[in-house]
Amino acid sequence: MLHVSQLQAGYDETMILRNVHLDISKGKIVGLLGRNGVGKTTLVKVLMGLLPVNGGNVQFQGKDLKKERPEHRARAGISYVPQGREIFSDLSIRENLLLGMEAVRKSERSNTIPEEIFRWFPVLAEMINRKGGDLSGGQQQQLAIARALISNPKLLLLDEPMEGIQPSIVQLIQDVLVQIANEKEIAILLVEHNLDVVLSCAESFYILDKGQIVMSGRCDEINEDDLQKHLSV
Ligand SMILES: Nc1ncnc2c1ncn2[C@@H]1O[C@H](COP(=O)(O)OP(=O)(O)OP(=O)(O)O)[C@@H](O)[C@H]1O
Repeated sequence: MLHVSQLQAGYDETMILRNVHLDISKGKIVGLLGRNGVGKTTLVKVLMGLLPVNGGNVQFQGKDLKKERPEHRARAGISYVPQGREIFSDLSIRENLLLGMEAVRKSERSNTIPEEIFRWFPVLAEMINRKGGDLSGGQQQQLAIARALISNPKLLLLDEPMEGIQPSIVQLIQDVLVQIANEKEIAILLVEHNLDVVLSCAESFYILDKGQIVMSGRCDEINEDDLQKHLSV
């Protein structure tokens, strides 16, 4: 579904990503691991079209994405939850969720929030008229993910969704991710610091170090000693 090869990208003169390759198939969860500052967010921003590609290929469902603007990528089915959530504190949960419809073509937009959103995140139904700013961090993250799912994406990019969230909510979000990947066949790129989170919900992983993929494989075949070499600080 998503195929990245020999990708080069960065900020102005500073090249951050070098020769990055990555593949994600329909309905699979892929973990992207790496220490602070190795380029994980940069990679996700390049995939969403928020940063340009300086070299290499990015293909989504067989189509070259390199020159597509972020809104075109969103319409093509790529949805993004940035690090730090970016929900609107002064808007209600319903209004926050409906903003997710912006990614949908005008003619196909609806004012109804799909029932499945509340099945995955029941707390949002209970608090539907409350303001985003009234929610806890874990509830805000559920809102951010739910908003990204409103447009019925094919690929969901999640940048550190578990950051600063209490363990019971981490577990809940992990379970929902597995459920939506299976049920809706949504592919998920899960950027994570935490190896345990990736091991418990992803099928495969990539490790980024200094802008390069230094290790990848299936989570059930992982050699934790090798892995720690690239993850320990
Ligand atoms: N807007 C920017 N302009 C210039 N350099 C940047 C910019 N944003 C990030 N960088 C640099 O790019 C490199 C990769 O940063 P990036 O945020 O992609 O890493 P990361 O792996 O996501 O880190 P973290 O886990 O801390 O979020 C870092 O050296 C960072 O300082």
